[in-house]
Amino acid sequence: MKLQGLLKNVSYEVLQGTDNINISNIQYDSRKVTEGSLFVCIVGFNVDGHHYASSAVVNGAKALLVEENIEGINEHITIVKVSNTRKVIAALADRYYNHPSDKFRLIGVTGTNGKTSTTFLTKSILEAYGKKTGIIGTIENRIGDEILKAHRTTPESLDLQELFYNMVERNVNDVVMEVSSHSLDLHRVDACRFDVGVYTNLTLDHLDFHKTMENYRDAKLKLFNMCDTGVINLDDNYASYMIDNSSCKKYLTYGIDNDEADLNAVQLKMDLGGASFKVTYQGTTYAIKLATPGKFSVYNALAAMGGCLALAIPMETIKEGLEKNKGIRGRFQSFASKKGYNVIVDYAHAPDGLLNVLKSMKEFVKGRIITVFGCGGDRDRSKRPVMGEIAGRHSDYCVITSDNPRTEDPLSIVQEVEAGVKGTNCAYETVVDRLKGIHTALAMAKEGDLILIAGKGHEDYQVLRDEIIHFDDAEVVLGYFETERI
Ligand SMILES: CC(=O)N[C@H]1[C@@H](OP(=O)(O)OP(=O)(O)OC[C@H]2O[C@@H](n3ccc(=O)[nH]c3=O)[C@H](O)[C@@H]2O)O[C@H](CO)[C@@H](O)[C@@H]1O[C@H](C)C(=O)N[C@@H](C)C(=O)N[C@H](CCC(=O)O)C(=O)O
Ligand SMILES: Nc1ncnc2c1ncn2[C@@H]1O[C@H](COP(=O)(O)OP(=O)(O)OP(=O)(O)O)[C@@H](O)[C@H]1O
Ligand SMILES: N[C@H](CCC[C@H](N)C(=O)O)C(=O)O
Ligand SMILES: [Mg+2]
Repeated sequence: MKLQGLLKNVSYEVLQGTDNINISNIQYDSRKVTEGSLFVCIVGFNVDGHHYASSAVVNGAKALLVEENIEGINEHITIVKVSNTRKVIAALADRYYNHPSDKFRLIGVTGTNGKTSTTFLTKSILEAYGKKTGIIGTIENRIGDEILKAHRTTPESLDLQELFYNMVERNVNDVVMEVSSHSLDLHRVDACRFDVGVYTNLTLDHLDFHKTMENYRDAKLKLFNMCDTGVINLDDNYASYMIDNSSCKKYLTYGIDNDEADLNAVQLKMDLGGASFKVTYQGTTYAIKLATPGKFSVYNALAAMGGCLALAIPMETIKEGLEKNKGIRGRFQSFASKKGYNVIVDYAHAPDGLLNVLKSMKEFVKGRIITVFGCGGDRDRSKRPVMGEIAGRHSDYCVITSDNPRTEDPLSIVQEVEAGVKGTNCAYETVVDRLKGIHTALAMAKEGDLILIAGKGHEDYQVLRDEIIHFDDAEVVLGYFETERI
């Protein structure tokens, strides 16, 4: 493809060589560069991609896209300068893959919690409607039934457009994707054409990256300046901010507490096996059953419902799709011990998520709530004591353990969480090793108790300082159950 053509509508300066050349592909990682590549230099959080320009040339790059002047590159290599390479790579990738997001309907879901759950519920509905569906998010990416590994919740723009392209090639009709605040801030979704944007909620998380709640909010807002219809949770504190500052042609609102919402859920009932509620739309009332309990699950169902209504899917099909969903891996996933207690494996890794799960458990627990959890390393530290306090206030016993410590000292993270639990009346202990932590909680469980193992949900690994090991909360629980005698 001609570099000139690729750069159409982009404002740029040729620093060296000519833009009248063919490039074979686009890369942002020098290690993936092949003969004839355009290498895009990105100023990163760890390293500066401009420093890898020479090694990209050694690997075969024919052209470089930069945002800073670089010296010492062979004069036969074309160097093109733009003001923001992250923005431009998104536009180039969209053009390189021939504008794939024009060729299917695209729903983007953003919010602190509930994105993965909402996308899976949406997928169930789209499939009940007979559509071949693509899904992009934390657990995995899917093209119809084909499962692809996801490295990130929202991929880099180049990888995202390539995935879209493969979805088009395989005749996908509709795509539902999680749109993380990081991706909105780092221009990963810049070139996407969203038919629908869904907003779940905004609560404390990711301040390591965004620094303030205002920045975090404004990152989420970006989605609602990129989509035709906005589906907004009217019960959320930031709902009116999102509506007032966005440019959607239409809005559909949902809520439980706010009965002015277009979709208002009432008569919520829950037990360990799931939730049920009623919702009225255009004069008809529908009774809906969900496989996952919790008020938060009803929000996610309403969010999925709103997104699908915006695509003109009938309510009868929406109900069918929601009811076909048998639960989502690591999202309030329950396991029954033959000793008469139950274990819930859940991905709550932020204060609001943890609070919601514990409140839901309180609605039907017969015995005690025992919570095993920790916080991830190299992530927002401010949430650690807050989550500690929430766990302490809403549990009868806590085992504070490790999540993914990454490069941090596991004991220090545990102590920061402990500071929050200490301020409550809850009895607790700290067990840094997660396997031992889970075993500790299971060993003390009695009939009627509910054990919550929070933070890692579907993850089948644990990121330690020097290695990534296999670790799966659900597997640990099932393994322990096999050793139990009645
Ligand atoms: C904060 C953030 O998102 N960082 C991402 C970002 O890193 P970075 O910009 O700092 O990149 P870098 O590692 O400094 O490298 C800069 C450039 O040099 C290039 N390079 C580097 C080394 C080399 O030998 N050659 C080379 O060309 C890199 O390819 C890159 O283009 O670009 C990297 C390359 O694509 C990503 O791996 C990295 O994600 C990190 C791993 C990450 O953990 N991101 C998380 C926070 C994230 O994005 N999370 C959200 C989910 C949040 C949620 O669900 O709530 C997500 O969407 O997944
Ligand atoms: N609508 C919601 N409101 C608050 N908490 C929720 C909601 N939905 C799910 N949760 C809680 O948050 C956890 C994560 O849910 P989910 O994976 O759907 O969110 P996510 O936004 O995709 O998270 P991530 O940012 O890690 O991708 C769940 O396991 C549950 O504890
Ligand atoms: N999307 C979240 C997931 C956190 C999951 C938790 N297990 C952790 O590792 O901190 C993040 O990257 O902050
Ligand atoms: Mg997710």
